[in-house]
Amino acid sequence: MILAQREYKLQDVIAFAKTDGKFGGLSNMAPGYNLFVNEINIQSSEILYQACRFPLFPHIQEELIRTQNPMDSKSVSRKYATLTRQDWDIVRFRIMRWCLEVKLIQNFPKFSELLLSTGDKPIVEYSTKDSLWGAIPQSKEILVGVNALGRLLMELRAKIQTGALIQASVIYPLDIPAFLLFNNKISEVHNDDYFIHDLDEIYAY
Ligand SMILES: Nc1nc(O)c(N)c(N[C@@H]2O[C@H](COP(=O)(O)O)[C@@H](O)[C@H]2O)n1
Repeated sequence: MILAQREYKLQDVIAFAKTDGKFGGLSNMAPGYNLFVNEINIQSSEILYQACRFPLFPHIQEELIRTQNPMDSKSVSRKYATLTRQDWDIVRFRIMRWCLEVKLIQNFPKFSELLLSTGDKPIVEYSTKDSLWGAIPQSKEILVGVNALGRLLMELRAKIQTGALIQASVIYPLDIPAFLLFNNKISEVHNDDYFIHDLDEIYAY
């Protein structure tokens, strides 16, 4: 991803800041978009993304997933920040794209409808402090930031619009070192995957 800042006119964009409201589901923090990866139930794309920071530390992944709360998972991540995978800055945008694709195919009717309802407008995560994943106000009318999340969401929207990603899709694991969940390689994700194991079961295997 190109990390160039962009400027957006607030009146021309679909901006989301919180998980409520018409476009709140675009946030990684939004409830109601459960994910299933390696048969593990993960409460939100934010928690999945944070779990991917710590592939060599299953106990951290467990703590993250057990929070069942994206903001709490960010606090857990901060606590263990020094254990973040060393190539995180290189791989994290690919990982976020993958998380969003998983969110889409496993919540296709709701999430695709939401994405398509944004039309062709720029999608922007409105933030007061994060100009990497979102864009921050420079004045009452102008937002400035890399808006990486908004750009990935627009990319996803385009894949739906062109039919490149449809409900029956499979999302393949990323070809990066140590793409692991609980010491297992992350496998293909399907739209009809479903929760089998709770966290107390996983260590029994
Ligand atoms: N609500 C909220 N608080 C923050 O402090 C944030 N940085 C964000 N942005 C979202 O956080 C995710 C990125 O996390 P990292 O900063 O890479 O750990 C991503 O989902 C952003 O949309 N939101």
